[in-house]
Amino acid sequence: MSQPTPADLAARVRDGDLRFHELEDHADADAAAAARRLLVAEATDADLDPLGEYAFDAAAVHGSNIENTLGGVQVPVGVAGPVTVDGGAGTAERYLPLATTEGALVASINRGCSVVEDAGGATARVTKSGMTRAPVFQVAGVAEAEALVAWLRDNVPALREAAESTTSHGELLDVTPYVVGNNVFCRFRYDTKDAMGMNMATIATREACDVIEAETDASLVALSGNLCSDKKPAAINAVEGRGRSVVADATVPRETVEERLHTTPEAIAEINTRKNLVGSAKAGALGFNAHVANAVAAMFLATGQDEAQVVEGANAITTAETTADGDLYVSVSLASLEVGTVGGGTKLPTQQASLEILGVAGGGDPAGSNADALAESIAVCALAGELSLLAALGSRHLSSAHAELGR
Ligand SMILES: CC(C)(COP(=O)([O-])OP(=O)([O-])OC[C@H]1O[C@@H](n2cnc3c(N)ncnc32)[C@H](O)[C@@H]1OP(=O)([O-])[O-])[C@@H](O)C(=O)NCCC(=O)NCCSC(=O)C[C@@](C)(O)CC(=O)[O-]
Ligand SMILES: NC(=O)C1=CN([C@@H]2O[C@H](COP(=O)(O)OP(=O)(O)OC[C@H]3O[C@@H](n4cnc5c(N)ncnc54)[C@H](OP(=O)(O)O)[C@@H]3O)[C@@H](O)[C@H]2O)C=CC1
Repeated sequence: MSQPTPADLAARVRDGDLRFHELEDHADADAAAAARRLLVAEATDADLDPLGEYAFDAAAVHGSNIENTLGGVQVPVGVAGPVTVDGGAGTAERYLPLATTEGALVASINRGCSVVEDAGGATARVTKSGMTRAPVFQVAGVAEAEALVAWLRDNVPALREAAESTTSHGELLDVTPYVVGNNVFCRFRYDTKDAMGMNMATIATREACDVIEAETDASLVALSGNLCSDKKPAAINAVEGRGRSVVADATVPRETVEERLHTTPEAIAEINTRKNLVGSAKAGALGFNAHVANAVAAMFLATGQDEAQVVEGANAITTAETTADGDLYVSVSLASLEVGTVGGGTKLPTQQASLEILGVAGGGDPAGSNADALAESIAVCALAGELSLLAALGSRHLSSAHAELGR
């Protein structure tokens, strides 16, 4: 049987014969997307032809990455580096792929990378790892809440057995209860290996919740109770971590700071204190940094991460100080970087290509090492960005750089 054309499909939607979101059941995915573009263009007068230029397989993304596919958005990708990352997941010279439309950003991170490279590279380590999901249960009152907390303490093996029955990779690390009146939040934390793990943790926690409801008087109100805390600014992630907590640092010789960054270690340290620490404190910020979100967002987009989790990824503190030898020590600590090299958007071809640039596509050996290496690369990218922007503020080049490269 011949495939219906996009025009046929669009006509059948107009006639009420087909539903807009079920076109893939009646035609191939590219034709379905083209039919939607016709219908939306008709309704809005927008020119949707550019959305029809995409490099992924529409059938592969339908139902696992997107619904009501219209097409694709293109974001330019640049590259910074190479920069040597001495990481817990291995030492390598890495090029950093960055998807952005902010002029001067790649130039800045590239400058930071070249300065860090001149200084011998950066060190990075994942210091804590675990994806969380925190369902909220209702109990009768405080006495029952305390009983549930005690039950949880004694029954982690049963919860682990239930949760891990849903995954061959995920491991339940711990369950931390928080009581608020007659609400008990159980923060489940998993080692999700190379997956960012939010689907994995959610599916596993659902299974564990059945055990809690069967064995106690608690009643599940919501599988996510917001103490997880996913895609919202939250102090719990800054303190306890979520995904990977990762730290990167470098020591840059004074001459390099002066010659390549046109400023001094003292000026960078002072700007960091007054801007990133004092300014952020006064602003009531969670992130005590200059623009870690820039590095995180650009690498997230390039490598197929969940872009909404830039919220947690920007939860970072930058430090800068002059060493006893008069050089510059600079560090960035990202408390909650949620990344994966399998699952989600990582399987799309352009995103795969970026993961391949970094040498971390797919599952690692051992499992989890590729996601660790990705986290360490993003942390070094953020370090390079912080160093370059702090320097630009020190040399008073921020506005001229953006006037030249950013408009
Ligand atoms: C623009 C620079 C780098 C010039 O900096 P420069 O030192 O005058 O440049 P240069 O021509 O001497 O080159 C130095 C190095 O920079 C790199 N570089 C230089 N140009 C390019 C380029 N076109 N493409 C790629 N790489 C470039 C490259 O590594 C080069 O080394 P080389 O390879 O020549 O040996 C500098 O002025 C700079 O970094 N400015 C800061 C810009 C910045 O960081 N913007 C971040 C975004 S701002 C924002 O979004 C957040 C904000 C600011 O609101 C947050 C806050 O409140 O703080
Ligand atoms: N459900 C939710 O509430 C939320 C979902 N998301 C979305 O979740 C998706 C990410 O979830 P995530 O669980 O990471 O991905 P997926 O749901 O895509 O699952 C990835 C699967 O890959 C398998 N796998 C194969 N090799 C490995 C390996 N080396 N390490 C780990 N797992 C491996 C695992 O299977 P197995 O488990 O069988 O071992 C794992 O469950 C994104 O699309 C994101 O946007 C985001 C926020 C909330």
